[in-house]
Amino acid sequence: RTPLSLPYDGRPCYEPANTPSAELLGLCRPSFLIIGAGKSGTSSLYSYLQRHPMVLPARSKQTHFWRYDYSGPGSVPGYYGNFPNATQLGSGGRVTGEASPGYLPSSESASRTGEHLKGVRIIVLVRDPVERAYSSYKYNYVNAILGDVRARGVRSRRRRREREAKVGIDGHMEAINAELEEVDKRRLVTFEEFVDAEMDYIRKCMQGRGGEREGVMERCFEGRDGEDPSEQWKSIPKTLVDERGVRIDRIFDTNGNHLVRSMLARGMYSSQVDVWRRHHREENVHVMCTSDLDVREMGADIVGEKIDEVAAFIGLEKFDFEPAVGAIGVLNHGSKPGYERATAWDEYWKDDVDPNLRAKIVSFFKELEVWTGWNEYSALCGWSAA
Ligand SMILES: Nc1ncnc2c1ncn2[C@@H]1O[C@H](COP(=O)(O)OS(=O)(=O)O)[C@@H](OP(=O)(O)O)[C@H]1O
Repeated sequence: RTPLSLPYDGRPCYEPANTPSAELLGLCRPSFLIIGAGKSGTSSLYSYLQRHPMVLPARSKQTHFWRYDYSGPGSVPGYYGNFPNATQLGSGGRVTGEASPGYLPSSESASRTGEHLKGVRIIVLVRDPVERAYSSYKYNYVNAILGDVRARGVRSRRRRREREAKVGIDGHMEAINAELEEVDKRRLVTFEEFVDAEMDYIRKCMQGRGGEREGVMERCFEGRDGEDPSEQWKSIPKTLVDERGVRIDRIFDTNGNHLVRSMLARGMYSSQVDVWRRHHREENVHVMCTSDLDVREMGADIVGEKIDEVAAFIGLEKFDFEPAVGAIGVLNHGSKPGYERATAWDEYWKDDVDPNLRAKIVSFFKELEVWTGWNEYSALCGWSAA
């Protein structure tokens, strides 16, 4: 284990001797950025790294500054305000960093950080793209809808108290179930419907782009250059008619719509990682498999060693992460609503994607190898082709 030297020669903070402008004095830069992929264990990795004695936490784990809030060099000092200052971090080898999973698909974030944070260590987690997409479906779509329902019912303590006083706990549960039934599950768009629609859209959007990578995600998924990502849902039926002829309106709008529209695209790692490799030196980009974080599969000792490899990449001294990994476990897992018994939600939460659907997605990833890098990453991380 040979740690790399620390970014910024071990002086992440602007001091009188190295500050390019007075307004930066006393502010500190992040030494590492966990840039994604979303739904790939970024929260867990960030928490594990925090246990290293030389790592100090940011005020907020994710800022998404370089993607959404950067508006020229004048906006950068405000960003540094998210991190410990020079008095807190000092120049004794302590580091800080953030984890914003929205950075990976953003070419602009790659170029802006390449310019302002030269030498920062970039950490990318890659997860089996089928599992990643399904996790996004559950979290950004199904859970977002349930979240709305629960916000009106279970989560509202006041309503709960009022109801319980009137009808007791059983009556309260009945009322909640009635609310859940309001969201007839036929109203939910299925994972397969979204996936089919997105595959068609990606094929169309990638057509004629050759090996072009920079900005492809922005063009296809943020509606630049006349592309319209909302096009992809046009083919999904907006309404269904049940056996009694009653119209069922399906639910499309959630606050994570842009994420639901790029469930597959965000797993097309090769094009995204290459953009980061181009704006940061190759040796400053570290790719790690989500499966190497999985304490349930690998055990805390092995995962601890994998985290220590990341620590060495950041430039930190050896540390035993095993106890931290064991204690923290797996973050952001599931968010199961807990009402499966009363309703049929579990149908939407089963942990495995149907094998036929998986095969269809994998073959799509192979077809678009130049953007997905399926062969390279499946070999690296051991993802099954079946
Ligand atoms: N240590 C470890 N090992 C393996 N898998 C893990 C780990 N930690 C989190 N996870 C799974 O990653 C999913 C959450 O990822 P993120 O924390 O990146 O989500 S987010 O983008 O910040 O919302 C979420 O996936 P799903 O459960 O499939 O939804 C987590 O279960």
